[in-house]
Amino acid sequence: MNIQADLTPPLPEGRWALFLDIDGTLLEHAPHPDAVSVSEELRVLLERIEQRLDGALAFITGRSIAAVDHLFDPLKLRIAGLYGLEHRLAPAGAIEAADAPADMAALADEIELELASKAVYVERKGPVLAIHTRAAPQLLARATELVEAALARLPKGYRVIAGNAGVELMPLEAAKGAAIRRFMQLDPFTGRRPVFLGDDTSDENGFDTVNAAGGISIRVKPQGETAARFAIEDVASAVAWLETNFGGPAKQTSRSDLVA
Ligand SMILES: O=P(O)(O)OC[C@H]1O[C@H](O[C@H]2O[C@H](CO)[C@@H](O)[C@H](O)[C@H]2O)[C@H](O)[C@@H](O)[C@@H]1O
Repeated sequence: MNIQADLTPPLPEGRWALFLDIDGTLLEHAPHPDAVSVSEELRVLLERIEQRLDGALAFITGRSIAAVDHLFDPLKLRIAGLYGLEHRLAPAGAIEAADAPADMAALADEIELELASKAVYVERKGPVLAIHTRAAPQLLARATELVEAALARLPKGYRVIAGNAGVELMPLEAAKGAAIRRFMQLDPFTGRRPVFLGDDTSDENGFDTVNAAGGISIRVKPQGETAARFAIEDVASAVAWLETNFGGPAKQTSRSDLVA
């Protein structure tokens, strides 16, 4: 683990660009992807942060943009969805979807049939497939075997990434780091210092990107190796940290918010 818990990030004096993962970072994990909800407080906080940063705030998530809009309704932010396969570069802008390298619908049906368990949720996200085994952890190994075997039937460049209590199958170009780089080339992000909060394996290349850009990488609830330079112990502390540094009157970050 590469955590510099003794180094307090120099917030909030700089001109920051803020990138936020959603599940496990802003929202506690729930038994099912549709079982999460967004509080009015969180919505209002994000709105305020968006204004304070002159718009330099984006969600970087594995969920589809449609799913996130539904969840945060009526709030619409800049966003990279499906790990960067989709973008909305302005809050009221159109959604840009990358060409789908493969349609996983048939594969999803087969895997669902093979696992034959109502406790497993197969989330169909177009070119990305997530197998959720939170309610059936004994099936995670089998689900992983099945998606790994499926690689041979997919276009070159598909890969398997460990999810939180599950596993996901996605094309190589689905990468949070690339999504962050894309935003950083655009107004109002350009020239700012990136900060990225995430909690998962799929967030690691976002941390690498932000580190390379001289930014601040923060892993929520780290449980092992991470490229993130800082850590925050849980979702509630992450939201409180955002509130302190970006959401209200400027305050100094407390060292106790950051844990190794
Ligand atoms: O990149 P993120 O915003 O963190 O999204 C990652 C995945 O999050 C969702 O799944 C996870 O959260 C669910 C709700 O807590 C939980 O039930 C599931 O076990 C987690 O893996 C979402 O459903 C996926 O599509 C995202 O890729």
